[in-house]
Amino acid sequence: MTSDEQTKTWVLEPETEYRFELDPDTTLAIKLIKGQAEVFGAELAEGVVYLFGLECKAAVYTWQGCTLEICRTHSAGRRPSTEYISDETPMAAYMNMHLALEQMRVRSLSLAQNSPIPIPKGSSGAPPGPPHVLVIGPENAGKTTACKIIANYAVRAGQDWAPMFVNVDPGEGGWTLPGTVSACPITTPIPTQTPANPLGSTATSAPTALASSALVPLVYWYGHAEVRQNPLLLDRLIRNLGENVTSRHDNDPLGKSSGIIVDTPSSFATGSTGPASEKKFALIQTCIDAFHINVIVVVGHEKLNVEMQRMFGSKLSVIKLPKSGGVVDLDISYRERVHRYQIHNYMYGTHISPPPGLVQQQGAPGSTTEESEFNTDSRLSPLSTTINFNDLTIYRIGGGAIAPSSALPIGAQRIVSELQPVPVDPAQKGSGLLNSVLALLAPLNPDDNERYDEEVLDLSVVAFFVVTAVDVRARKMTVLKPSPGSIAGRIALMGSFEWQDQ
Ligand SMILES: Nc1ncnc2c1ncn2[C@@H]1O[C@H](COP(=O)(O)OP(=O)(O)OP(=O)(O)O)[C@@H](O)[C@H]1O
Repeated sequence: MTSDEQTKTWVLEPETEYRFELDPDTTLAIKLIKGQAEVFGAELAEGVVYLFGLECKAAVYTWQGCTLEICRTHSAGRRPSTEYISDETPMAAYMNMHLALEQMRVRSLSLAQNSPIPIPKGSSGAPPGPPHVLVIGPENAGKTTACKIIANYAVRAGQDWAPMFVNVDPGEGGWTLPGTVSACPITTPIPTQTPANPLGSTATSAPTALASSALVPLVYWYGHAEVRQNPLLLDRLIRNLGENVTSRHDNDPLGKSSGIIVDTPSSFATGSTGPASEKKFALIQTCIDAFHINVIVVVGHEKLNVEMQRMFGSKLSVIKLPKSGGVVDLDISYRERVHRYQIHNYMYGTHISPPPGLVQQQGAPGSTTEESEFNTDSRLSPLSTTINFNDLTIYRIGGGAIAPSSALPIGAQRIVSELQPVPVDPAQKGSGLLNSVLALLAPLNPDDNERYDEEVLDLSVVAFFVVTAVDVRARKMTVLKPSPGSIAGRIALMGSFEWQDQ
Protein backbone atom coordinates (compact mmCIF):
# COMPACT_ATOMS: atom_id res chain seq x y z
CA MET A 1 0.00 0.00 0.00
CA THR A 2 1.40 3.36 -0.91
CA SER A 3 1.20 6.04 1.69
CA ASP A 4 1.48 9.77 1.89
CA GLU A 5 3.24 11.43 4.78
CA GLN A 6 3.42 14.96 6.12
CA THR A 7 5.29 16.39 9.08
CA LYS A 8 4.38 19.78 10.45
CA THR A 9 5.21 21.87 13.49
CA TRP A 10 2.30 23.47 15.32
CA VAL A 11 2.73 26.24 17.87
CA LEU A 12 -0.17 26.40 20.33
CA GLU A 13 -0.96 29.51 22.35
CA PRO A 14 -1.91 29.05 26.03
CA GLU A 15 -5.42 27.62 26.59
CA THR A 16 -5.89 26.39 23.05
CA GLU A 17 -6.14 22.90 21.60
CA TYR A 18 -5.10 21.06 18.46
CA ARG A 19 -8.05 18.88 17.37
CA PHE A 20 -7.86 15.98 14.98
CA GLU A 21 -10.25 13.44 13.48
CA LEU A 22 -8.49 10.53 11.81
CA ASP A 23 -9.89 8.65 8.83
CA PRO A 24 -9.47 4.89 8.53
CA ASP A 25 -5.89 3.86 7.64
CA THR A 26 -4.50 7.10 8.98
CA THR A 27 -1.85 7.25 11.67
CA LEU A 28 -0.93 10.37 13.57
CA ALA A 29 2.28 10.77 15.55
CA ILE A 30 2.60 13.66 17.99
CA LYS A 31 5.76 14.74 19.76
CA LEU A 32 5.81 17.52 22.33
CA ILE A 33 8.85 19.61 21.49
CA LYS A 34 8.44 22.32 24.10
CA GLY A 35 5.97 23.44 26.75
CA GLN A 36 3.10 21.60 28.42
CA ALA A 37 0.36 19.58 26.70
CA GLU A 38 -2.27 16.99 27.57
CA VAL A 39 -4.74 14.74 25.80
CA PHE A 40 -8.03 14.71 27.73
CA GLY A 41 -6.15 15.40 30.95
CA ALA A 42 -3.30 12.91 30.40
CA GLU A 43 -0.03 14.82 30.15
CA LEU A 44 2.38 14.28 27.26
CA ALA A 45 6.05 13.89 28.10
CA GLU A 46 8.50 16.04 26.18
CA GLY A 47 10.33 14.29 23.33
CA VAL A 48 8.17 11.14 23.42
CA VAL A 49 6.26 10.12 20.29
CA TYR A 50 2.56 9.34 20.84
CA LEU A 51 0.72 7.42 18.15
CA PHE A 52 -2.98 7.69 17.35
CA GLY A 53 -4.93 5.52 14.92
CA LEU A 54 -8.10 3.55 14.16
CA GLU A 55 -10.15 6.64 13.44
CA CYS A 56 -9.24 8.28 16.73
CA LYS A 57 -10.75 11.71 17.32
CA ALA A 58 -9.17 13.77 20.06
CA ALA A 59 -7.43 16.98 21.03
CA VAL A 60 -4.10 18.07 22.51
CA TYR A 61 -4.80 20.88 24.96
CA THR A 62 -2.25 23.22 26.50
CA TRP A 63 -2.67 25.44 29.55
CA GLN A 64 0.65 27.25 29.10
CA GLY A 65 1.37 26.96 25.37
CA CYS A 66 3.48 24.42 23.54
CA THR A 67 5.16 23.39 20.32
CA LEU A 68 4.11 20.07 18.77
CA GLU A 69 5.65 18.14 15.93
CA ILE A 70 2.95 16.22 14.14
CA CYS A 71 3.44 13.59 11.49
CA ARG A 72 0.48 12.14 9.64
CA THR A 73 0.47 9.18 7.23
CA HIS A 74 -2.54 8.07 5.27
CA SER A 75 -3.14 5.66 2.45
CA ALA A 76 -2.90 7.29 -0.94
CA GLY A 77 -6.23 8.28 -2.37
CA ARG A 78 -7.87 9.04 0.94
CA ARG A 79 -8.80 12.55 1.81
CA PRO A 80 -6.70 13.95 4.63
CA SER A 81 -8.18 13.78 8.10
CA THR A 82 -9.50 16.89 9.81
CA GLU A 83 -7.14 18.95 11.99
CA TYR A 84 -7.38 22.47 13.37
CA ILE A 85 -6.60 24.65 16.36
CA SER A 86 -9.36 26.02 18.55
CA ASP A 87 -9.12 28.69 21.22
CA GLU A 88 -12.67 28.08 22.45
CA THR A 89 -12.65 25.19 24.89
CA PRO A 90 -14.56 24.45 28.09
CA MET A 91 -11.36 23.41 29.91
CA ALA A 92 -11.57 26.22 32.48
CA ALA A 93 -15.01 24.92 33.55
CA TYR A 94 -13.62 21.35 33.72
CA MET A 95 -10.71 22.54 35.86
CA ASN A 96 -13.09 24.38 38.21
CA MET A 97 -15.11 21.25 38.61
CA HIS A 98 -11.98 19.22 39.29
CA LEU A 99 -10.99 21.69 42.03
CA ALA A 100 -14.41 21.38 43.66
CA LEU A 101 -14.19 17.56 43.57
CA GLU A 102 -10.64 17.74 44.93
CA GLN A 103 -11.89 19.64 47.97
CA MET A 104 -14.46 16.93 48.59
CA ARG A 105 -11.73 14.26 48.42
CA VAL A 106 -9.40 16.11 50.78
CA ARG A 107 -12.21 16.78 53.27
CA SER A 108 -13.40 13.18 53.12
CA LEU A 109 -9.92 11.73 53.67
CA SER A 110 -9.15 14.03 56.55
CA LEU A 111 -12.43 13.05 58.21
CA ALA A 112 -11.64 9.36 57.64
CA GLN A 113 -8.24 9.89 59.23
CA ASN A 114 -9.73 11.83 62.12
CA SER A 115 -7.84 14.99 61.28
CA PRO A 116 -10.55 17.39 60.20
CA ILE A 117 -9.24 20.29 58.18
CA PRO A 118 -10.81 23.73 58.16
CA ILE A 119 -13.27 23.87 55.26
CA PRO A 120 -12.01 26.41 52.71
CA LYS A 121 -14.13 29.47 52.06
CA GLY A 122 -16.72 29.01 49.36
CA SER A 123 -16.83 25.22 49.60
CA SER A 124 -19.61 25.08 52.16
CA GLY A 125 -22.10 24.23 49.40
CA ALA A 126 -20.25 21.07 48.40
CA PRO A 127 -22.09 17.89 49.38
CA PRO A 128 -20.57 15.86 52.20
CA GLY A 129 -18.54 12.71 51.55
CA PRO A 130 -16.19 11.85 48.72
CA PRO A 131 -17.30 12.85 45.21
CA HIS A 132 -19.59 10.23 43.68
CA VAL A 133 -20.15 11.79 40.29
CA LEU A 134 -22.71 10.74 37.69
CA VAL A 135 -22.04 12.19 34.24
CA ILE A 136 -25.09 12.36 31.98
CA GLY A 137 -26.04 14.09 28.75
CA PRO A 138 -27.31 13.56 25.21
CA GLU A 139 -25.54 11.63 22.46
CA ASN A 140 -22.12 12.97 21.46
CA ALA A 141 -22.03 15.48 24.29
CA GLY A 142 -18.51 14.52 25.36
CA LYS A 143 -19.55 12.58 28.48
CA THR A 144 -16.79 9.97 28.30
CA THR A 145 -14.25 12.68 27.56
CA ALA A 146 -15.44 14.71 30.57
CA CYS A 147 -15.12 11.59 32.79
CA LYS A 148 -11.60 10.96 31.52
CA ILE A 149 -10.53 14.55 32.09
CA ILE A 150 -11.77 14.67 35.69
CA ALA A 151 -10.33 11.20 36.45
CA ASN A 152 -6.98 12.16 34.93
CA TYR A 153 -6.82 15.44 36.84
CA ALA A 154 -7.52 13.55 40.08
CA VAL A 155 -4.72 11.06 39.38
CA ARG A 156 -2.34 13.87 38.51
CA ALA A 157 -3.07 15.75 41.75
CA GLY A 158 -0.17 13.94 43.44
CA GLN A 159 -2.26 12.73 46.39
CA ASP A 160 -2.24 9.04 45.37
CA TRP A 161 -5.94 9.23 44.59
CA ALA A 162 -7.39 6.20 42.80
CA PRO A 163 -10.86 7.30 41.62
CA MET A 164 -13.15 4.44 40.68
CA PHE A 165 -14.10 4.85 37.02
CA VAL A 166 -17.41 3.14 36.29
CA ASN A 167 -18.63 2.60 32.76
CA VAL A 168 -22.31 1.73 32.48
CA ASP A 169 -22.49 2.50 28.76
CA PRO A 170 -22.67 -0.92 27.08
CA GLY A 171 -22.19 0.70 23.67
CA GLU A 172 -18.78 1.95 24.59
CA GLY A 173 -16.46 -0.96 25.35
CA GLY A 174 -14.73 0.40 28.44
CA TRP A 175 -11.61 -1.67 29.14
CA THR A 176 -12.67 -4.84 27.34
CA LEU A 177 -15.53 -5.30 24.90
CA PRO A 178 -18.69 -3.49 23.95
CA GLY A 179 -21.69 -5.04 25.71
CA THR A 180 -20.07 -4.78 29.13
CA VAL A 181 -20.49 -2.64 32.21
CA SER A 182 -17.38 -2.32 34.31
CA ALA A 183 -15.51 -0.55 37.08
CA CYS A 184 -11.83 0.00 37.72
CA PRO A 185 -9.77 2.16 40.08
CA ILE A 186 -7.62 4.55 38.06
CA THR A 187 -4.08 5.02 39.35
CA THR A 188 -2.32 6.34 36.24
CA PRO A 189 -3.77 8.76 33.67
CA ILE A 190 -6.05 7.16 31.08
CA PRO A 191 -4.40 7.43 27.68
CA THR A 192 -6.29 8.20 24.47
CA GLN A 193 -4.77 6.58 21.41
CA THR A 194 -7.47 4.62 19.63
CA PRO A 195 -11.21 4.18 20.16
CA ALA A 196 -10.45 0.44 20.41
CA ASN A 197 -9.09 1.14 23.89
CA PRO A 198 -11.28 4.00 25.10
CA LEU A 199 -10.22 3.64 28.73
CA GLY A 200 -6.76 2.09 28.37
CA SER A 201 -5.63 -1.53 28.28
CA THR A 202 -6.39 -4.25 30.76
CA ALA A 203 -4.79 -7.27 32.30
CA THR A 204 -7.64 -9.35 30.85
CA SER A 205 -6.17 -8.99 27.41
CA ALA A 206 -2.62 -7.93 28.14
CA PRO A 207 0.28 -10.36 27.87
CA THR A 208 1.86 -11.48 31.14
CA ALA A 209 4.71 -9.02 30.71
CA LEU A 210 2.27 -6.13 30.74
CA ALA A 211 -0.19 -7.54 33.24
CA SER A 212 1.41 -5.98 36.29
CA SER A 213 0.94 -2.46 34.99
CA ALA A 214 -2.36 -3.13 33.27
CA LEU A 215 -5.72 -2.51 34.87
CA VAL A 216 -7.90 -5.24 36.35
CA PRO A 217 -11.46 -4.05 35.90
CA LEU A 218 -14.53 -5.70 37.35
CA VAL A 219 -16.65 -6.58 34.33
CA TYR A 220 -20.24 -7.76 33.86
CA TRP A 221 -21.61 -8.92 30.51
CA TYR A 222 -24.80 -7.24 29.41
CA GLY A 223 -24.31 -8.59 25.91
CA HIS A 224 -25.94 -5.84 23.84
CA ALA A 225 -24.95 -2.36 22.69
CA GLU A 226 -28.34 -0.76 23.27
CA VAL A 227 -29.90 -0.10 26.65
CA ARG A 228 -33.42 -0.77 25.33
CA GLN A 229 -32.49 -4.39 24.49
CA ASN A 230 -32.78 -5.43 28.14
CA PRO A 231 -33.03 -2.53 30.61
CA LEU A 232 -33.99 -4.86 33.47
CA LEU A 233 -30.75 -6.77 33.07
CA LEU A 234 -28.76 -3.55 32.87
CA ASP A 235 -30.47 -2.31 36.02
CA ARG A 236 -29.42 -5.49 37.84
CA LEU A 237 -25.82 -5.34 36.59
CA ILE A 238 -25.48 -1.69 37.64
CA ARG A 239 -26.67 -2.63 41.13
CA ASN A 240 -24.14 -5.49 41.20
CA LEU A 241 -21.35 -3.13 40.21
CA GLY A 242 -22.47 -0.67 42.88
CA GLU A 243 -22.38 -3.35 45.62
CA ASN A 244 -18.92 -4.45 44.55
CA VAL A 245 -17.54 -0.94 44.41
CA THR A 246 -18.99 -0.13 47.84
CA SER A 247 -17.55 -3.24 49.47
CA ARG A 248 -14.20 -2.63 47.80
CA HIS A 249 -14.12 0.85 49.31
CA ASP A 250 -15.00 -0.43 52.79
CA ASN A 251 -11.39 -1.32 53.58
CA ASP A 252 -9.70 1.32 51.48
CA PRO A 253 -10.01 4.85 52.94
CA LEU A 254 -7.83 6.43 50.24
CA GLY A 255 -9.74 4.72 47.42
CA LYS A 256 -13.02 5.65 49.09
CA SER A 257 -12.07 9.31 49.44
CA SER A 258 -10.92 9.37 45.81
CA GLY A 259 -14.55 8.94 44.85
CA ILE A 260 -16.43 7.44 41.93
CA ILE A 261 -16.95 8.73 38.39
CA VAL A 262 -19.80 7.10 36.45
CA ASP A 263 -19.99 7.43 32.66
CA THR A 264 -23.47 6.78 31.24
CA PRO A 265 -25.01 6.25 27.80
CA SER A 266 -27.11 9.04 26.31
CA SER A 267 -30.28 6.93 26.52
CA PHE A 268 -30.24 7.20 30.33
CA ALA A 269 -30.92 10.90 29.96
CA THR A 270 -33.02 11.07 26.83
CA GLY A 271 -35.07 7.90 26.45
CA SER A 272 -37.48 6.06 28.68
CA THR A 273 -35.34 3.01 29.13
CA GLY A 274 -36.29 2.17 32.68
CA PRO A 275 -37.08 -1.32 33.87
CA ALA A 276 -40.61 -2.64 34.47
CA SER A 277 -42.09 0.69 35.51
CA GLU A 278 -40.64 2.30 32.34
CA LYS A 279 -40.27 5.47 34.36
CA LYS A 280 -38.32 8.28 32.72
CA PHE A 281 -34.80 8.52 34.12
CA ALA A 282 -35.22 5.15 35.86
CA LEU A 283 -31.66 4.09 35.13
CA ILE A 284 -30.34 7.44 36.38
CA GLN A 285 -32.14 6.68 39.64
CA THR A 286 -30.60 3.19 39.60
CA CYS A 287 -27.11 4.72 39.32
CA ILE A 288 -27.83 7.24 42.06
CA ASP A 289 -28.87 4.43 44.41
CA ALA A 290 -26.16 1.96 43.39
CA PHE A 291 -23.21 4.36 43.62
CA HIS A 292 -24.57 6.73 46.30
CA ILE A 293 -24.25 9.61 43.87
CA ASN A 294 -23.91 13.08 45.40
CA VAL A 295 -22.98 15.07 42.27
CA ILE A 296 -24.76 14.92 38.91
CA VAL A 297 -22.88 16.50 36.03
CA VAL A 298 -25.01 17.36 33.00
CA VAL A 299 -22.90 17.84 29.89
CA GLY A 300 -24.23 20.17 27.21
CA HIS A 301 -28.00 20.07 27.78
CA GLU A 302 -29.79 23.00 29.35
CA LYS A 303 -33.23 21.37 29.65
CA LEU A 304 -31.86 18.17 31.14
CA ASN A 305 -29.96 20.24 33.67
CA VAL A 306 -33.19 21.96 34.71
CA GLU A 307 -35.01 18.61 34.91
CA MET A 308 -32.23 17.12 37.06
CA GLN A 309 -32.26 20.21 39.32
CA ARG A 310 -35.98 19.79 39.78
CA MET A 311 -35.87 16.06 40.44
CA PHE A 312 -32.68 15.73 42.48
CA GLY A 313 -31.50 19.27 43.28
CA SER A 314 -32.77 19.14 46.88
CA LYS A 315 -30.77 15.98 47.69
CA LEU A 316 -27.59 16.32 45.67
CA SER A 317 -25.53 18.78 43.65
CA VAL A 318 -26.42 19.19 39.99
CA ILE A 319 -23.67 20.84 37.94
CA LYS A 320 -23.87 21.90 34.32
CA LEU A 321 -20.80 21.51 32.10
CA PRO A 322 -20.58 23.04 28.62
CA LYS A 323 -20.15 20.77 25.61
CA SER A 324 -16.84 21.20 23.83
CA GLY A 325 -17.05 22.38 20.22
CA GLY A 326 -14.50 19.65 19.45
CA VAL A 327 -16.78 16.72 20.27
CA VAL A 328 -17.39 14.74 17.12
CA ASP A 329 -20.81 13.41 16.10
CA LEU A 330 -20.26 9.67 15.85
CA ASP A 331 -22.71 7.90 13.54
CA ILE A 332 -23.94 4.32 13.75
CA SER A 333 -21.53 2.94 11.16
CA TYR A 334 -18.57 4.50 13.01
CA ARG A 335 -19.80 3.00 16.27
CA GLU A 336 -20.12 -0.43 14.63
CA ARG A 337 -16.59 -0.18 13.20
CA VAL A 338 -15.31 0.76 16.66
CA HIS A 339 -17.02 -2.33 18.14
CA ARG A 340 -15.13 -4.46 15.60
CA TYR A 341 -11.85 -2.68 16.41
CA GLN A 342 -12.47 -3.34 20.11
CA ILE A 343 -13.08 -7.07 19.69
CA HIS A 344 -10.10 -7.38 17.33
CA ASN A 345 -8.01 -5.42 19.80
CA TYR A 346 -9.10 -7.69 22.67
CA MET A 347 -7.93 -10.72 20.71
CA TYR A 348 -4.84 -9.41 18.96
CA GLY A 349 -3.73 -6.44 21.05
CA THR A 350 -3.03 -2.98 19.74
CA HIS A 351 -0.50 -2.12 17.12
CA ILE A 352 -0.29 1.20 15.34
CA SER A 353 2.50 1.39 12.77
CA PRO A 354 4.59 4.50 13.33
CA PRO A 355 5.03 6.72 10.27
CA PRO A 356 8.28 5.67 8.51
CA GLY A 357 9.74 9.18 8.70
CA LEU A 358 9.45 9.16 12.45
CA VAL A 359 11.17 5.81 12.85
CA GLN A 360 14.17 7.16 10.94
CA GLN A 361 14.11 10.29 13.03
CA GLN A 362 13.92 8.33 16.28
CA GLY A 363 16.86 6.18 15.21
CA ALA A 364 18.97 9.24 14.62
CA PRO A 365 22.20 9.63 16.61
CA GLY A 366 21.59 10.84 20.11
CA SER A 367 18.02 9.58 20.36
CA THR A 368 16.90 6.73 22.57
CA THR A 369 15.90 3.38 21.06
CA GLU A 370 13.08 3.89 18.63
CA GLU A 371 10.60 1.19 19.71
CA SER A 372 10.67 2.19 23.39
CA GLU A 373 9.40 5.59 22.37
CA PHE A 374 6.28 4.18 20.74
CA ASN A 375 3.77 3.47 23.40
CA THR A 376 1.05 1.62 21.54
CA ASP A 377 2.50 -1.80 20.88
CA SER A 378 0.89 -4.68 22.78
CA ARG A 379 0.47 -7.46 20.24
CA LEU A 380 -1.26 -10.65 21.38
CA SER A 381 -1.58 -14.07 19.77
CA PRO A 382 -4.99 -15.57 20.47
CA LEU A 383 -5.44 -19.34 20.58
CA SER A 384 -7.86 -21.36 18.56
CA THR A 385 -9.05 -24.48 20.43
CA THR A 386 -11.66 -27.13 19.80
CA ILE A 387 -13.92 -28.13 22.68
CA ASN A 388 -16.78 -30.59 23.10
CA PHE A 389 -20.31 -29.27 23.36
CA ASN A 390 -20.49 -30.79 26.84
CA ASP A 391 -17.42 -28.90 28.05
CA LEU A 392 -19.32 -25.67 28.35
CA THR A 393 -22.71 -24.61 29.70
CA ILE A 394 -24.02 -21.71 27.66
CA TYR A 395 -26.89 -19.40 28.54
CA ARG A 396 -28.47 -16.36 27.05
CA ILE A 397 -30.40 -13.98 29.28
CA GLY A 398 -34.02 -13.49 28.41
CA GLY A 399 -33.88 -15.84 25.44
CA GLY A 400 -33.42 -14.54 21.92
CA ALA A 401 -33.95 -11.01 20.74
CA ILE A 402 -36.48 -9.62 23.12
CA ALA A 403 -38.69 -6.61 22.86
CA PRO A 404 -39.01 -4.42 25.95
CA SER A 405 -42.11 -5.04 28.09
CA SER A 406 -43.54 -1.71 26.89
CA ALA A 407 -43.54 -2.96 23.29
CA LEU A 408 -45.85 -5.87 24.07
CA PRO A 409 -49.59 -5.54 23.37
CA ILE A 410 -51.55 -4.26 26.36
CA GLY A 411 -52.26 -7.09 28.75
CA ALA A 412 -49.80 -9.47 27.04
CA GLN A 413 -47.44 -11.39 29.31
CA ARG A 414 -43.85 -12.04 28.40
CA ILE A 415 -43.28 -15.78 28.07
CA VAL A 416 -39.60 -15.70 28.91
CA SER A 417 -38.68 -13.19 31.61
CA GLU A 418 -36.07 -10.61 30.68
CA LEU A 419 -33.92 -11.92 33.51
CA GLN A 420 -34.32 -15.63 32.93
CA PRO A 421 -31.15 -17.52 31.99
CA VAL A 422 -32.11 -19.71 29.02
CA PRO A 423 -29.79 -22.63 28.15
CA VAL A 424 -28.37 -22.56 24.62
CA ASP A 425 -28.00 -25.94 22.93
CA PRO A 426 -25.10 -25.75 20.44
CA ALA A 427 -26.52 -28.81 18.62
CA GLN A 428 -29.76 -27.04 17.86
CA LYS A 429 -30.17 -25.43 14.46
CA GLY A 430 -30.37 -21.67 14.76
CA SER A 431 -28.57 -21.56 18.12
CA GLY A 432 -26.81 -18.49 16.74
CA LEU A 433 -23.54 -19.60 18.29
CA LEU A 434 -21.39 -19.36 15.16
CA ASN A 435 -19.35 -16.12 15.33
CA SER A 436 -21.00 -15.26 18.62
CA VAL A 437 -19.02 -13.40 21.29
CA LEU A 438 -19.31 -15.22 24.63
CA ALA A 439 -18.37 -14.13 28.13
CA LEU A 440 -16.72 -16.73 30.34
CA LEU A 441 -18.10 -16.27 33.83
CA ALA A 442 -16.48 -16.60 37.24
CA PRO A 443 -17.26 -19.98 38.86
CA LEU A 444 -20.58 -20.57 40.65
CA ASN A 445 -20.57 -20.48 44.43
CA PRO A 446 -18.96 -23.76 45.61
CA ASP A 447 -21.45 -23.91 48.48
CA ASP A 448 -24.65 -25.54 47.16
CA ASN A 449 -26.71 -23.84 49.88
CA GLU A 450 -25.70 -20.42 48.55
CA ARG A 451 -26.87 -21.18 45.01
CA TYR A 452 -29.96 -19.56 43.47
CA ASP A 453 -31.76 -19.71 40.14
CA GLU A 454 -30.51 -16.50 38.60
CA GLU A 455 -26.96 -16.77 39.95
CA VAL A 456 -25.42 -16.48 36.48
CA LEU A 457 -26.76 -12.93 36.26
CA ASP A 458 -24.58 -11.90 39.15
CA LEU A 459 -21.32 -13.54 38.12
CA SER A 460 -18.56 -11.30 36.80
CA VAL A 461 -16.65 -12.01 33.60
CA VAL A 462 -13.16 -13.54 33.61
CA ALA A 463 -12.56 -13.57 29.84
CA PHE A 464 -14.25 -13.43 26.45
CA PHE A 465 -14.05 -15.75 23.49
CA VAL A 466 -15.59 -16.10 20.04
CA VAL A 467 -17.08 -19.27 18.51
CA THR A 468 -15.39 -19.62 15.11
CA ALA A 469 -16.80 -23.02 14.04
CA VAL A 470 -19.59 -25.38 15.11
CA ASP A 471 -19.52 -29.06 14.09
CA VAL A 472 -22.91 -30.46 15.10
CA ARG A 473 -22.11 -34.01 13.92
CA ALA A 474 -18.94 -34.29 15.97
CA ARG A 475 -20.56 -32.25 18.79
CA LYS A 476 -17.57 -29.94 18.86
CA MET A 477 -16.94 -26.24 18.43
CA THR A 478 -13.85 -24.17 17.80
CA VAL A 479 -13.27 -21.05 19.85
CA LEU A 480 -10.80 -18.18 19.62
CA LYS A 481 -9.59 -16.76 22.92
CA PRO A 482 -6.75 -14.48 23.95
CA SER A 483 -5.47 -16.44 26.96
CA PRO A 484 -4.45 -20.11 27.28
CA GLY A 485 -6.58 -21.07 30.36
CA SER A 486 -9.02 -23.98 29.97
CA ILE A 487 -12.71 -23.21 29.64
CA ALA A 488 -13.90 -26.78 30.19
CA GLY A 489 -16.59 -27.15 32.85
CA ARG A 490 -17.30 -23.42 32.88
CA ILE A 491 -20.38 -21.28 32.24
CA ALA A 492 -20.53 -18.83 29.36
CA LEU A 493 -23.07 -16.14 28.49
CA MET A 494 -24.13 -15.26 25.00
CA GLY A 495 -25.31 -11.82 23.93
CA SER A 496 -26.11 -10.30 20.58
CA PHE A 497 -22.55 -9.49 19.48
CA GLU A 498 -21.01 -11.36 16.56
CA TRP A 499 -17.50 -11.04 15.24
CA GLN A 500 -15.58 -12.54 12.35
CA ASP A 501 -11.82 -12.49 12.15
CA GLN A 502 -10.94 -10.65 8.94
N1 LIG B 1 -12.15 18.58 22.21
C1 LIG B 1 -12.23 17.55 21.37
N2 LIG B 1 -11.57 17.55 20.19
C2 LIG B 1 -11.66 16.53 19.33
N3 LIG B 1 -12.39 15.41 19.56
C3 LIG B 1 -13.06 15.36 20.71
C4 LIG B 1 -13.02 16.40 21.67
N4 LIG B 1 -13.79 16.03 22.73
C5 LIG B 1 -14.29 14.81 22.43
N5 LIG B 1 -13.85 14.40 21.23
C6 LIG B 1 -14.18 13.14 20.55
O1 LIG B 1 -15.57 13.18 20.22
C7 LIG B 1 -16.11 11.86 20.28
C8 LIG B 1 -17.35 11.83 21.15
O2 LIG B 1 -16.98 12.16 22.48
P1 LIG B 1 -17.42 11.28 23.74
O3 LIG B 1 -17.25 9.83 23.46
O4 LIG B 1 -16.74 11.85 24.94
O5 LIG B 1 -18.96 11.65 23.77
P2 LIG B 1 -20.13 10.89 24.57
O6 LIG B 1 -21.12 11.91 24.95
O7 LIG B 1 -19.54 10.06 25.67
O8 LIG B 1 -20.67 9.95 23.42
P3 LIG B 1 -21.89 8.90 23.42
O9 LIG B 1 -22.88 9.47 22.45
O10 LIG B 1 -21.26 7.63 22.91
O11 LIG B 1 -22.43 8.74 24.81
C9 LIG B 1 -14.99 10.96 20.78
O12 LIG B 1 -14.38 10.35 19.67
C10 LIG B 1 -14.03 11.93 21.45
O13 LIG B 1 -12.71 11.43 21.47
